[in-house]
Amino acid sequence: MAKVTVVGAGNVGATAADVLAYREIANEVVLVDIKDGFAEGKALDIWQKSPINLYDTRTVGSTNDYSKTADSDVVIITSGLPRKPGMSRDDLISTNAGIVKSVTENVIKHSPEAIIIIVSNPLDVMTYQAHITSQFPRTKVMGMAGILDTARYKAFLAEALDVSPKDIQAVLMGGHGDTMVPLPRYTTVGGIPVTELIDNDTLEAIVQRTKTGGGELVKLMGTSAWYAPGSASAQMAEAIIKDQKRVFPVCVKLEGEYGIDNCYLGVPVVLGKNGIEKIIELDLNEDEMALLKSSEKAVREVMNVLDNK
Ligand SMILES: NC(=O)c1ccc[n+]([C@@H]2O[C@H](COP(=O)([O-])OP(=O)(O)OC[C@H]3O[C@@H](n4cnc5c(N)ncnc54)[C@H](O)[C@@H]3O)[C@@H](O)[C@H]2O)c1
Ligand SMILES: O=C(O)C[C@H](O)C(=O)O
Repeated sequence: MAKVTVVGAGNVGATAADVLAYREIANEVVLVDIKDGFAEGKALDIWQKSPINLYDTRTVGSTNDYSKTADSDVVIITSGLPRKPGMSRDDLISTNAGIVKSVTENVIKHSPEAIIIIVSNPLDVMTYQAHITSQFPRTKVMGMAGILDTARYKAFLAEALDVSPKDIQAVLMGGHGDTMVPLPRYTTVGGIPVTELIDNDTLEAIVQRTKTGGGELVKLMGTSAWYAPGSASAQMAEAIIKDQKRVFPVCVKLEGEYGIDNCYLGVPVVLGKNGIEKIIELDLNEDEMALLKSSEKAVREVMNVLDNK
């Protein structure tokens, strides 16, 4: 019996809850929101879809009553403001840090054993906030961004090469901002190195588009993305609940890995029932390491803002 709580029943949270339900990843999904009746309504709508899409996951909504979330195995935190055109993710810190702090306090009161997945932005620093507040070990507080950013990179490549996205394997590292580090050297298409199939200029353009992929959608829609982020969050919960030992890029506290200490960054990990079960250390070349260090610098600047609040 797996129970997942999703805090924030907005675009990303409701999408994650829907995927968790219709794919029967959890037996019970509790949606929580601060807006009166909002989570209850979304949960009811998802439940009423069950006879159509044929699933039996129970979905329950709650307006800020965390007693309903008790003993969740996994908690996905999506509460907070999304950015608008012209904003960076870091501009959200002053509002979202307070929201993530209070939500985390409520979550851990009722689910002291849960594994927490942060989605709210600025992602790496909100994961840091949840870690400070919960005092949970680093294996149990993580951020979702790498699966999404890698998915964007794979989708752009699949389009350029006119191949199935299913056949693209890739890894991307660093913070969830414009300094993220897609890694063409670790990108393959049906086992073939991508560099054998695509010219350098096209590949470089795809890498650049990936880095600003979130902003591209914000410009188009006036708010940020939700289908891919919601699915990516549910995929992380699935790996944990089913102890799948999936290898994903996940935001985690580094404690010396890659020569980086006490910083939250996306790196490849093994995800299973204990949360982050292993951090995989790639043998990065000099250029890749320089990119990772510049991403670290960008994330640290925002971590410092939080430390000085
Ligand atoms: N990590 C990622 O890759 C990624 C991807 C997409 C969005 N995001 C971030 O996720 C967050 C949510 O995005 P969205 O599009 O779903 O926004 P949204 O506005 O649609 O939903 C956010 C919800 O949070 C709720 N909320 C606010 N304060 C709350 C509180 N204290 N307790 C409970 N609920 C509260 C709001 O009422 C709202 O329903 C944003 O910060 C966004 O930047 C991150
Ligand atoms: O871009 C955003 O603000 C939301 C999210 O981080 C994304 O990458 O879609």
